[in-house]
Amino acid sequence: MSGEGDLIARLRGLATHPAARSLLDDAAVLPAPLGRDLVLTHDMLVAGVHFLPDCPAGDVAWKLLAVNLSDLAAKGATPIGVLMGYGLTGDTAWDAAFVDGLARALAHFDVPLLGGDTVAQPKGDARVLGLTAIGQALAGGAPDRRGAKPGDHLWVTGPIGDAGLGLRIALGEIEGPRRLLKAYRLPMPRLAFGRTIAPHVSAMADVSDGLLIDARRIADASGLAVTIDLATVPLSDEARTLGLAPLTAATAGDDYQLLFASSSAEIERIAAEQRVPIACVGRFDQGSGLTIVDNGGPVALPTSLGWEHGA
Ligand SMILES: Nc1ncnc2c1ncn2[C@@H]1O[C@H](COP(=O)(O)OP(=O)(O)OP(=O)(O)O)[C@@H](O)[C@H]1O
Ligand SMILES: Cc1ncc(C[n+]2csc(CCOP(=O)(O)O)c2C)c(N)n1
Ligand SMILES: [Mg+2]
Ligand SMILES: [Mg+2]
Ligand SMILES: [Mg+2]
Repeated sequence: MSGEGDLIARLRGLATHPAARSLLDDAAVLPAPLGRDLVLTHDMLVAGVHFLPDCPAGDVAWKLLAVNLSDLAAKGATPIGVLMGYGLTGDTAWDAAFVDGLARALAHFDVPLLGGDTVAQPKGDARVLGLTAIGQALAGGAPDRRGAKPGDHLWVTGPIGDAGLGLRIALGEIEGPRRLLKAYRLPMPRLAFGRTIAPHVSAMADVSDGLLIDARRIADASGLAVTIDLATVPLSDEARTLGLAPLTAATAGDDYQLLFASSSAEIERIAAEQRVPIACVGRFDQGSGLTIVDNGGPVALPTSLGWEHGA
């Protein structure tokens, strides 16, 4: 395998959905879901920014799909197809391993590859990948980041902070259990939980950049203030053993957990039924901005609330 044609030939083996037209046409053609909103999202991964250059290609493929499906999960949507943007660097073994990993990831989430684009990258450039995910919302529509109401609780699925530790393990900065490295490399989008709670939330987002920054985005979008108690941030046992500070966990990002505002009693019932760990980490009130406390006591805001590209 070397050039664009070879890569597309390999991808053709994955793109068996009729809408993909065997990757022989200019575009994919998909029947619109009857009476349901479409949910569309696009996230990119860049070597050295989102994953380390020594990350197995198959894991990068998983992450590319998973981070996009996580945005669909946050909208309570069911994936119906994806389009991929692929940068060729000339490393054909990497490309082959990526396609194998992508095949496994697509099969796992039962989502069809519908199309995409393949380009050569200039020699020496960091690898860049993109993926568009298309989903189908529930009949009641998709939750918005703008819908939180005063008095709503802020909930998050857990754990938070494992991926940040996984990155430090991948960088060789610390030693730790393989599960943490996997949390960083192989995030698991909470599709089933997102779908079930969507009718019971007033606002929802996934945690990609960090619990604090993503919570503040919900508050800003809703025109409200949010207060988060660091003592309630759900840390894994492994993270506690490694002495992870809640503030570090809440600003690390890469969690791909769901963060939502709700006043419904259904939330805890659904979480227990699906065995999804959730924690009530704060609440929304009239006003603006983010306040953090620790066991109710005041805490100064850190200079960075999470990941912001180019900041
Ligand atoms: N280059 C762009 N062109 C058009 N819209 C964009 C662009 N970049 C971001 N957006 C839009 O801005 C909004 C916020 O994007 P953002 O990437 O922060 O959300 P996200 O994908 O949930 O987070 P993350 O990228 O950290 O996973 C989304 O509506 C997104 O579609
Ligand atoms: C090698 C390496 N260094 C740092 C990080 C941390 N990081 C990068 S982008 C991002 C936010 C999510 O991305 P986006 O906002 O683009 O969706 C985070 C938390 C990483 N994952 N890998
Ligand atoms: Mg994005
Ligand atoms: Mg998101
Ligand atoms: Mg981001």
